[in-house]
Amino acid sequence: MPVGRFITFEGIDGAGKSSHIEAAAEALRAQGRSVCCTREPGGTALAEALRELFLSREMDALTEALLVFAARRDHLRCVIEPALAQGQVVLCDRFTDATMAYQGFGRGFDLNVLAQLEAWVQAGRQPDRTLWFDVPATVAAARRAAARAPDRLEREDLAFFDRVRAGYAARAEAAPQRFVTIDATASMDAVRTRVLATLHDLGP
Ligand SMILES: Nc1ncnc2c1ncn2[C@@H]1O[C@H](COP(=O)(O)OP(=O)(O)OP(=O)(O)O)[C@@H](O)[C@H]1O
Ligand SMILES: Cc1cn([C@H]2C[C@H](O)[C@@H](COP(=O)(O)O)O2)c(=O)[nH]c1=O
Repeated sequence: MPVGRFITFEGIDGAGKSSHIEAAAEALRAQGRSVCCTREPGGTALAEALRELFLSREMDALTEALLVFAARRDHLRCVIEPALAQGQVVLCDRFTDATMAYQGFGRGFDLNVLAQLEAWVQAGRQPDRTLWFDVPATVAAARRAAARAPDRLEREDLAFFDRVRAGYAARAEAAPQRFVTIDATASMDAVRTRVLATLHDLGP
């Protein structure tokens, strides 16, 4: 049986990551892989219900962190771990790097507390590879404005998204063996080519 692989897609809102997950899944399926596409917060009925609250209700940074980790626990237990145990490739739209970037760097919440929650919830599980779609906050804001009405997080100002982006940069610098940085200011086709190239060497 193939070894399961856990691949996460990260970036500030509007960076373009969601646009490329399905193409990545198709390319992997064409290689004979079984693929599970999922997202955070979300991926289970409970976690999707928490997502709805998270994106719509006002709350402080600790409540945000507790909600995303509660959703993550259910998601790991019910979807991610079983899929990896079956040898599937799990493509996940956001994971704990988002918590560190948004709640940690964006909100200024204590990174050590987040790391403790991470240890409790994940029991050592980490992504095998993380594709970080990097764009300036101004570019992402223009893409979002052209695409949809903003949710609670997307109503934050450019300074917030600058801090979140800096958070992703810090995470990428701290774990260069796991992170692949994608220049997401490039055209859709160029980004897609780069994404597919990063998924060619996933191993057996
Ligand atoms: N490389 C690109 N060039 C121009 N427009 C793009 C590019 N990538 C994505 N877009 C457009 O930007 C918008 C946001 O893309 P997408 O929803 O994939 O971003 P996202 O990073 O998943 O955002 P979120 O995390 O908030 O859901 C969409 O309208 C999409 O068509
Ligand atoms: C996992 C996670 C997510 N967020 C934020 C990031 C986005 O603003 C939304 C999710 O919406 P998307 O359209 O699916 O990107 O939630 C967060 O703040 N912390 C997290 O851990």
